[in-house]
Amino acid sequence: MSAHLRLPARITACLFDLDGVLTRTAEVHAAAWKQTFDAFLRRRGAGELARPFDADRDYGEYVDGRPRVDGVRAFLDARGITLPEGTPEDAASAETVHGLARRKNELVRALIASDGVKAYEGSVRFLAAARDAGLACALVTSSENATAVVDAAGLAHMFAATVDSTVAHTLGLAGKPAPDVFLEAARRLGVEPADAAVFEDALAGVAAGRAGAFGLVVGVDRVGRGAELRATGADIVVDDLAELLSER
Ligand SMILES: O=P(O)(O)OC[C@H]1O[C@@H](O)[C@H](O)[C@@H](O)[C@@H]1O
Repeated sequence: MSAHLRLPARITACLFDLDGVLTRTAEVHAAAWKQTFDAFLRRRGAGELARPFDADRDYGEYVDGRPRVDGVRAFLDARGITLPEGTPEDAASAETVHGLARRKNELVRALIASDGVKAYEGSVRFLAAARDAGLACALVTSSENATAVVDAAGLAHMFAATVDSTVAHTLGLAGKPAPDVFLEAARRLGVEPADAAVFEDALAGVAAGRAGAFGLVVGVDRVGRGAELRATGADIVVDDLAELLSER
């Protein structure tokens, strides 16, 4: 029995975010951000100054979906903290934007190495059905660890194009919530944005899909953020991509 895709007829391409949409790695990122920011905040003071990073609200609002250093800046800004930028060569112990970003990345890599990566079964089925139906599929992620994550999840062969943070840096593309990375993926697939569907669990990613005028923006709600995903511009919200499949 093949699966039928419940998508508008004009959609010929699917642009997938990675962490939280295809793989169970949003929670890995959230845990690494929390460990990094909480240690940093404790070093700076007590009381309100050291209020811990909220792995649900702060993660969703400031860091989820954005390139790593953009996430550091957005969260610090929300707490009224300014740090020197530093450089990408900074040590993980440096009290700079890049130092915090490096610390967080070391934690993410350690967690991925120790725990591995699991894909969402419904997402894997949807991806396979989309490819079987002849839709072009691309991976569009703010992560620099995307190659390692899709390899570990066994999904690397599924995509006709990949636009990750490394590609974005090379091309000088703005990160999500700007639409640039999704537009580049559509260009690489040879489709118009109006003919492509964006699949995103992050508010910044949904905003990027809306800003790019894509044909469909699907919010993927893993943590009870459906109303916010809708308010940010998702056309529809699903708990799992398998909801967009019907057997025939
Ligand atoms: O630190 P990385 O692997 O380059 O990823 C950057 C960001 O990538 C996004 O996909 C995640 O939602 C964020 O949590 C993460 O911080």
